Amino acid sequence: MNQSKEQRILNFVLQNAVRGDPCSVVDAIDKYCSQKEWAMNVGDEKGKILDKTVEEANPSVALELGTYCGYSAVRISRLLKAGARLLTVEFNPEFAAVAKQMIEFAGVQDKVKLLQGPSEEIIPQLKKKYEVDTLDFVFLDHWKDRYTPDTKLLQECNLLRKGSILLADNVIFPGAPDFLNYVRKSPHFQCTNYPSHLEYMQVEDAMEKAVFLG
Ligand SMILES: Cn1cnc(CNC(=O)c2cc(-c3ccc(F)cc3)cc(O)c2O)c1
Ligand SMILES: [Mg+2]
Repeated sequence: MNQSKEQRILNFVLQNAVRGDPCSVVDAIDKYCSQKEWAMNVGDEKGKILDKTVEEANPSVALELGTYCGYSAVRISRLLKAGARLLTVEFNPEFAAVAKQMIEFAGVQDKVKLLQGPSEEIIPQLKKKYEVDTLDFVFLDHWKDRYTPDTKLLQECNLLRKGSILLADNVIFPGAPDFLNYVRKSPHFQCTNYPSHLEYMQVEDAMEKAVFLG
């Protein structure tokens, strides 16, 4: 049974990165996906915007929607303070299996909890089943048509507090027009756009930061 692209990415990391070194894992994925096979990791250019936003948020509890191979889970968790944690949600079981190994190889498994399932099912469980009070930071990088319903769900479940920071990938390409509309029109969010490029390509993309105002 031949390997998936995601398994090839993982194998490249296992062969070329340093176990327990998150930066070497991030660099190896970027090297493979820019030189060998494109993949939908947030990448290094948008990854630097992600880094800055995580540092600004300095979260105790962070949520990621859309784990994929674990690139941004490793990227985010390497910046977390002692005792802080990242919950990351992936719908696709094959992707989740690769991400689990990626996270363990990077040595960040104690900071990251990988939840496999649909975001609309997992979000309402965060308080009771995963002992979340409120979320300090949320990275949206899953199905683009889920950004808006899941943002509304986070609000309905009282998972956001004054100052919670949402950061959304791909608001230009593939695009999340309804999400941009929703957060920019809402009196509950203060929005900032960060122009960038699609990972490993020269195609225009952007990230949107939306700070919850309460
Ligand atoms: C299958 N699946 C599991 N999770 C997801 C959610 N992510 C995306 O859909 C996604 C897609 C693209 C992209 C795809 C095709 C193309 F031509 C250009 C860009 C880029 C991204 O950064 C993404 O996050 C999709
Ligand atoms: Mg993306």
